[in-house]
Amino acid sequence: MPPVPGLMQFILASESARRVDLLNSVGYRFQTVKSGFPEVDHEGDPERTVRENARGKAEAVSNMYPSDIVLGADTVVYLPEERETFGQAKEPDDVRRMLKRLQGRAHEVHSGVAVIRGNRILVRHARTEVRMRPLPERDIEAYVTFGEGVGKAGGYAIQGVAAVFVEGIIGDYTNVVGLPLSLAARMLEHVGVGWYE
Ligand SMILES: Cc1cn([C@H]2C[C@H](O)[C@@H](COP(=O)(O)OP(=O)(O)OP(=O)(O)O)O2)c(=O)[nH]c1=O
Repeated sequence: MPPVPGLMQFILASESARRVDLLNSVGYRFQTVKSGFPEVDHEGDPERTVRENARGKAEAVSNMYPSDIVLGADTVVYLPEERETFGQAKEPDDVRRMLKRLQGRAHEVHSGVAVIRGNRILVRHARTEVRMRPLPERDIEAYVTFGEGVGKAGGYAIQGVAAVFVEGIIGDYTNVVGLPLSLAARMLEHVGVGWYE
């Protein structure tokens, strides 16, 4: 359903099923609008990357619906030793390549969140460390065939089958899935949107 003109609403500037599910799971009422924002990658600076992308997505939708409240988000996976950022896996080959790099070590997941209401723009960032167990070739191939990793940052979904690859995390789990809920809720509260309404 498109946003209704004349009535102030909360809009998620995303069609990501993960972000929709997370916000729904705690009771937010919102519409979704695809931003069409072309994502940037500042090599070696995941925080800057996700902040800028979250803001760009939110601004693009806010320009279409200036009287509504808009939230945008962006998630990347980062290997600090190599200063290497992994965006979404576009095809099975990306999933294979990314998992080979991530297995047997720890990496970081960074999400940016931007909230816009009129002239107010809030932009914040969350980081979670994820430790993946060593993965034999056959596990990686089985996961590639399973198909879940395409469309996910870093080529895996912690909320899916890839849970069996993750030994532990430090930080907010929902950040890894695509939207740090605790952070987003505090930001939304600042602009008058509550999860309980
Ligand atoms: C690491 C990880 C990422 N992801 C997902 C969340 C995000 O949807 C995706 C990262 O891509 P993004 O570019 O952040 O978002 P998107 O293109 O899916 O959606 P939009 O730009 O419309 O908001 O990876 C998981 O679902 N599970 C995981 O464990």
